[in-house]
Amino acid sequence: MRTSWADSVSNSAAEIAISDKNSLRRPTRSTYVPPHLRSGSISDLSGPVSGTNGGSRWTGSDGGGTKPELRRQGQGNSYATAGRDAAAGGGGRNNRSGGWDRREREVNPFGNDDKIDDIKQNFSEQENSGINFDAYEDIPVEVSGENVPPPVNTFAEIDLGEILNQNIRRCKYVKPTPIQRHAIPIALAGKDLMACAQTGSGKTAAFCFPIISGIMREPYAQRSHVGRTVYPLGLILSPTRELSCQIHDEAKKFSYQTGVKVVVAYGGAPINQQLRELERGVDILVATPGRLVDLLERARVSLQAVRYLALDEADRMLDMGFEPQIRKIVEQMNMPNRGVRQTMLFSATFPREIQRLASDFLSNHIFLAVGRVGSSTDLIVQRVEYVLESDKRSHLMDLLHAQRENGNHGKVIRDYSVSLTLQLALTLVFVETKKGADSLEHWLCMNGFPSTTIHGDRTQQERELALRSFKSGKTPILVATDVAARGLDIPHVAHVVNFDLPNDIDDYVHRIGRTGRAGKTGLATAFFNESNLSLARPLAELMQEASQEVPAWLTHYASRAPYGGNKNRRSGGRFGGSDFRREESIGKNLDYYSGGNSGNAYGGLVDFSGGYAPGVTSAWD
Ligand SMILES: Nc1ncnc2c1ncn2[C@@H]1O[C@H](COP(=O)(O)OP(=O)(O)OP(=O)(O)O)[C@@H](O)[C@H]1O
Repeated sequence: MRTSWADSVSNSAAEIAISDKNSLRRPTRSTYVPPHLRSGSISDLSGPVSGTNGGSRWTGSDGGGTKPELRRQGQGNSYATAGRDAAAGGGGRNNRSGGWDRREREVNPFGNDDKIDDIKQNFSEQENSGINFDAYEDIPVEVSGENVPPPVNTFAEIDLGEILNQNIRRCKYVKPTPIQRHAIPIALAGKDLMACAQTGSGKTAAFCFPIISGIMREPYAQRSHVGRTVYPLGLILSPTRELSCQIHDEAKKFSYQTGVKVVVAYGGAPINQQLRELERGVDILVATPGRLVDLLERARVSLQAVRYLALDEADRMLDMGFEPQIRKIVEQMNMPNRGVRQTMLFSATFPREIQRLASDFLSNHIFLAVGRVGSSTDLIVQRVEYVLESDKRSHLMDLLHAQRENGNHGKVIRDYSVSLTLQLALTLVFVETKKGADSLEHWLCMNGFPSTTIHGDRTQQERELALRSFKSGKTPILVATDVAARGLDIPHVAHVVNFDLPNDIDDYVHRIGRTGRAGKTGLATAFFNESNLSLARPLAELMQEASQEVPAWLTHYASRAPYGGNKNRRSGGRFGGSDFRREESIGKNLDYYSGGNSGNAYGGLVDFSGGYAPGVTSAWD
């Protein structure tokens, strides 16, 4: 098992934290002037995405603790001066003409963790605090597309601006994760991006940072309101309500004191409350597709000003269930065309067919695959046990009793090193049906294991309550359908049990990815029987790729089984980690993506990890 970089980060964060409560004070007020306070016309809402291509628009952003002089290129007017003017109530639309008042008190999303001494420390100082990122040095990376910007090694190298850098430090992110190292420079260069990276590897920040930073640089004054319609500049779509809420919470932390306003809209919650929130202003709207369509049809949101579109869990968003809604949102609702807006698609899995479909929404995009895509991380110990349908409950009970007898469940996971984690080890149990979830939860509770459940038949209030109760450890077992399979970042999930295995190996990848996140370790147990035969082969291959022990009986089933588990994978089971354009060009004997680009060292198929030269097949081919 690899040393966990995230555990190291947690430790180092604890080390650098200054315990003296007296040292807590609010950081100095931002000197950033939000888009609507800057001079400039809103007339050109249909113009190309700007402010992202070419060189930095920030000066003095050194990643250190000093206040940068935030001066927009080509303008004599410094942001700092304008900010003071705005704060003094002079000029700007926030108190005059229909904009919103950004001076309203912003709740500190970091709460008591907002220790100024941590924040002041710059990234390079933090890097000296013994964090070991070696485990990620040899991670395979595949990039294809034209003029790919090189990756960075530190946040200080990225030109995000000092306020955003401060928030990154507040999040205790010491160093960018591999997907962040590669994706952020690409996104900051204004490129469309299809990015694949393993579960729990920091994709949320990888698309949030460039969007927030881009909006902070927007040269246009934003048309905040026309009547009751709002015009977000950034739109982030995700498949589930809970995930949208989570992205919203994260984005609020990243955008704290930047003046960039993030609002969430999702179904199942009272729309009036969300409308009121929208009326107070929105730069970035995080939404589920259904609720967004509702808002668009009510003309309460217009997508006309959208500069940045991100789809999280993009393969899910573009599969048969969601695709018509996404197509409607992107193609029929006044959103600027591809090439005009910047589009970023992120997921841990990206089947080839979905990649092909996704290219309808992208313009000359860069394909980025970090890690063994569509694969699980080897930080998750995977076990598969043969369990007859009729024995599943008693088998689960045995597992839970064994965990309990271990004293603290943390022992299940070998290198858990954060003391809190040792007290709190949560178990997430996936089942196939909503009824099955309720019934199993009831049975577990009856047998002395406090549990709760999350699925589509529960009200949103019940779902949120269940999640809170699980996170807090009050009910340390959550029985869930696939509604909890994607994206949710729940700390201390030590064990994922696939009580019922899914039909699709990608769903398995996402489910087990609820543990072993951000470099931490985790355990995943699957109950397999004759009803899962179609999954035998992809499961065996996945486990093998992740250096897991594959039981002999599973290998036997795999050798007999037809290739199943994912309609979109190519045979051989190499998990969709390659750019489909490249595969197709190779199929046609074209060398389109290897070295055909002019004048850029990073064009074509690029390997930043030292493994493959341009044009040479990658680890996934
Ligand atoms: N640079 C970083 N340093 C330390 N922790 C980080 C960093 N970036 C992100 N994290 C943390 O890693 C965890 C996982 O991040 P995130 O939820 O974005 O993963 P993901 O790749 O989107 O996962 P999934 O595929 O399951 O959606 C989060 O708790 C996040 O705060």
